[in-house]
Amino acid sequence: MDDVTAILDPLNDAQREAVTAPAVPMLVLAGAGSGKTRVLVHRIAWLMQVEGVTPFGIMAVTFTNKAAGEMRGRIEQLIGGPAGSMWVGTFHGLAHRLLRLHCREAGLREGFQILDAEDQHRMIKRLLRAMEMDDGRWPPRQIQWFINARKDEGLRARHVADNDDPVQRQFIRVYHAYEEACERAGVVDFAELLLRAHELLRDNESILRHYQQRFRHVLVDEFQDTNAIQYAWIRLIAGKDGCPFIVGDDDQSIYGWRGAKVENLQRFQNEHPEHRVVRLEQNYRSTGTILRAANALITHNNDRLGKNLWTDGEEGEPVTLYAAYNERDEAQYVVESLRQYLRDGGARSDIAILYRSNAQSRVFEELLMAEAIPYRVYGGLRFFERQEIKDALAYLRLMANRDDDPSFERVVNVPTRGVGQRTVEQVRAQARADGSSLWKAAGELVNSGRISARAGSALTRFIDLINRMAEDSADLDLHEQVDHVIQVSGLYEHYGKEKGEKADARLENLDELVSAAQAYEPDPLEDELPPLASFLSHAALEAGEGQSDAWEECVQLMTLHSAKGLEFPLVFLTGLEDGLFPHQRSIQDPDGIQEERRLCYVGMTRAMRHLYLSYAESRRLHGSETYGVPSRFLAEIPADCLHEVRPRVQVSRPATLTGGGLAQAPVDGITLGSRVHHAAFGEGIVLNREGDGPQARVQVNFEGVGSKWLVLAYAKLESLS
Ligand SMILES: Nc1ncnc2c1ncn2[C@@H]1O[C@H](COP(=O)(O)OP(=O)(O)OP(=O)(O)O)[C@@H](O)[C@H]1O
Ligand SMILES: [Mg+2]
Repeated sequence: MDDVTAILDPLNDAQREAVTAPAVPMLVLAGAGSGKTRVLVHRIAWLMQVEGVTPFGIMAVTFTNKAAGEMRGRIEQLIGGPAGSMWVGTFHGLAHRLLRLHCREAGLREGFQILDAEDQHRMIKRLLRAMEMDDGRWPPRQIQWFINARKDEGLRARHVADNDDPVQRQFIRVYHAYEEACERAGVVDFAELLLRAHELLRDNESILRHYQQRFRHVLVDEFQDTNAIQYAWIRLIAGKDGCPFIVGDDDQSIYGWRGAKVENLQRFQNEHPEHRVVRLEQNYRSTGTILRAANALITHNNDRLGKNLWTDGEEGEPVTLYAAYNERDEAQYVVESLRQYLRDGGARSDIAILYRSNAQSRVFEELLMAEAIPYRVYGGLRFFERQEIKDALAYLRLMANRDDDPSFERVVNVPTRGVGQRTVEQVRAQARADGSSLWKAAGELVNSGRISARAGSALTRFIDLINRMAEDSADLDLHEQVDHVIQVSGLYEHYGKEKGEKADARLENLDELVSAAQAYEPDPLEDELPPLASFLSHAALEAGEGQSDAWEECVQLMTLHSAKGLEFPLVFLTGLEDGLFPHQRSIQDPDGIQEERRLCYVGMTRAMRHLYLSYAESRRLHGSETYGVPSRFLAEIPADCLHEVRPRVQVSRPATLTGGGLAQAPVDGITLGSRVHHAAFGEGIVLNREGDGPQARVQVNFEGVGSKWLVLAYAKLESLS
């Protein structure tokens, strides 16, 4: 019974109860860090080793590909062998697999490609142009949001009730046109993956029966963030007598803005009257102080299912609160503190810097780069979403499926080859007239001789290029194929012509794409797909998650949303200012504030040993400067959990200093908080300024040598801000 010991020993009583439960619908409802994900993994091992379920009969759904990878790894460790044919993945990943396996029944062509958010946006813009709708009046983003939200609710254009609202009517009209365009191009957006997989199961009795019989065990992590279509999907696969094993935490529901329905937790209980609930109350992740701070914060929300979370771990140190002068000072403080942690022997991968919105990462990145501390931006700098990568992928996609209109549009004139806007417009018109793809329309136009000779030959060159590349690379290995396309398409040369660091980075990225292709191992369950098609799907599905190699040795930067489910010994939760966090959009709306508070709770509970909170009195973001008020959430954390660190030098806000030295300051660009360079001392931040004219003195905190007073006239400071 060794196996059983290995599975049950590392669990507490409540966890054991859940892991060994008989086959009834199960809900594990518990707070952060209480071992929900651990229970799910051990439950799978239990099913296999004790109940004799084969991996073939198990489906586990998690929130990110990274989490899915980790889960598979942990299961294999526990059972001491490969998890083989088990389906472990994200909703999107699993839906995609279903559609690949049954593309005919799903009404898709074999080589269908995935449309990411940016492609989708471009496509909607093009449709608006074709429909002669002004995109100032009909913002494409809003329409995109409308379409995705309907799909998340399970509604196609024809299902959306026509109503009297003229705006809605137009949106619905675009939705119709968009569906047709996707159909024609053989592309599927993210929301469509789920919707179509749901329809596939719903409308194909035999397929549904097959999967219901196969997956007697469906397990879902982070259930509080499922949306309507995901819920329906689970319900279908689990069937009437299935016993889904669901884990979640209502306090961590943070995707309401994307259609997630925390009510699904309640609904699950109502729809499975015979269900059992297990609550886990012991937190194993965080110190007593961190937990107390997070618990206090979340009690400010209403309508909670209610949980009591405790730890018998140590109290730990207080949560540090740093009031930064501005965003640079904040970043500097964070980097200094993490350097101290590293000097004390900590590992880089222990550290996470969390923020509310992606744009905040830049300042941290700059400082980390300057200090040569390796870091990774998770979910922000999406590798597969970068311009040059998407260009290369568009060539590859077009080679795999000539009807892929978004890819055609993207690269028909990149690099420039004399296919002007007018020509593209003619191709579009032809495609509209024939109801065909752009590729076919281009061929048609060239043959018909209805375009100018110059445009005709430019188009012909493009068509020949794609055909030739497809032919020449047909027998190459995947990475050689990718390399071939990057070179022959002219992309490499094209980006090489750009100047400076950016160009270098783009070329590096293109090289990296070749490496990614070389390292790519197709999912063993999808090996019937040609390697290129499989790689392209992988690229589209992974895009949201950034690069994962060399992950281990890096400081990790990510938004609060992507930190869900993860844990780190040292966490910096930054940018705690009203308007930034809670986000401006939510401030007027009580539900919005509650969701932001849950997000803050998620952030705080990522920390195992050390938690730093920070805000900046002034912040330059998106190109404008704002003066922030400390986030209201800070006041909700008991003072005795906090250790407040004031800025190193007390400074008043520049707004109050007009008339003093600062009024003239912009002349030399040296203002409080700005970043400067000194020939001998290196870079630093201006903390103070006295006087004006030749006598003006400034106090600068240099990264290397600390704080110094300098006479401006002699110091020859160079402003870097
Ligand atoms: N019984 C236990 N004994 C020791 N450590 C445990 C136990 N249960 C869980 N842990 C550890 O506690 C930490 C949190 O566990 P886990 O990530 O499974 O929690 P969770 O409830 O899924 O958290 P979240 O809500 O953030 O997703 C992990 O490091 C895990 O290994
Ligand atoms: Mg978890």
